[in-house]
Amino acid sequence: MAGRDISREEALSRLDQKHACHILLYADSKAKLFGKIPIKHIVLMQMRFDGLLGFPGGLVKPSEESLEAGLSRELQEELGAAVSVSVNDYVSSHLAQSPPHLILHFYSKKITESVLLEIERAAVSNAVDHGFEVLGLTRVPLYTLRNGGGLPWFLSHSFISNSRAQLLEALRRLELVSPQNLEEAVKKAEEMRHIVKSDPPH
Ligand SMILES: O=c1[nH]cnc2c1ncn2[C@H]1C[C@H](O)[C@@H](COP(=O)(O)OP(=O)(O)O)O1
Ligand SMILES: [Mn+2]
Ligand SMILES: [Mn+2]
Ligand SMILES: [Mn+2]
Repeated sequence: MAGRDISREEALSRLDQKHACHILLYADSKAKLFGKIPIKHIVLMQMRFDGLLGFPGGLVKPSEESLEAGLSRELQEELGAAVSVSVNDYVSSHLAQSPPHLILHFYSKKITESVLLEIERAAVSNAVDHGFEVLGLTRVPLYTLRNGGGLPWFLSHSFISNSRAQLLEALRRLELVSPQNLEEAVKKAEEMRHIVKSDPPH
């Protein structure tokens, strides 16, 4: 998705434009897939009402609330849980090209595995948006299996606005996936998108 990164200061000077805040919540984990493949970290995304993957969060009104207060409000609606977000969790701001002039703020926050499990439970039982704006929380598989399953297939899905770029940048910056594994997963995902597109209709 085209557009350009802008500073938080420039973003906050553009109060006449629409702003949205989204967050990557993650935790370390000792759990193993099939009892043998360490998952290492749990990263949360969501399946949106429009069938696209994205992060929890939403539209905020910086003229009436801080970015962090707006994001916390959205998280209460979409996750059914109070997640305290501070300016220390802020990562970047992006001026989107489409839809024009939407400013996208991105956050990431490390939580414990037990808090993350609590959020997953609350999202189903508590969140007012569950089943409507948000069809479900999903974990991002960070491993790549021998047949390409895992991160490559996940990356071959469709993502809202710049959330795929936000995910890749965060996985790299937070060292949740090694640069080499990430590069290989992105390459494989491209091949897989090509395979899916060229599949004949049933
Ligand atoms: O995860 C995201 N990363 C970057 N931009 C996003 C993400 N999710 C949505 N968006 C963009 C495109 C949307 O139209 C706006 C508003 O976000 P949304 O979550 O749909 O807003 P509400 O929850 O309905 O307030 O941001
Ligand atoms: Mn919302
Ligand atoms: Mn939302
Ligand atoms: Mn909203």
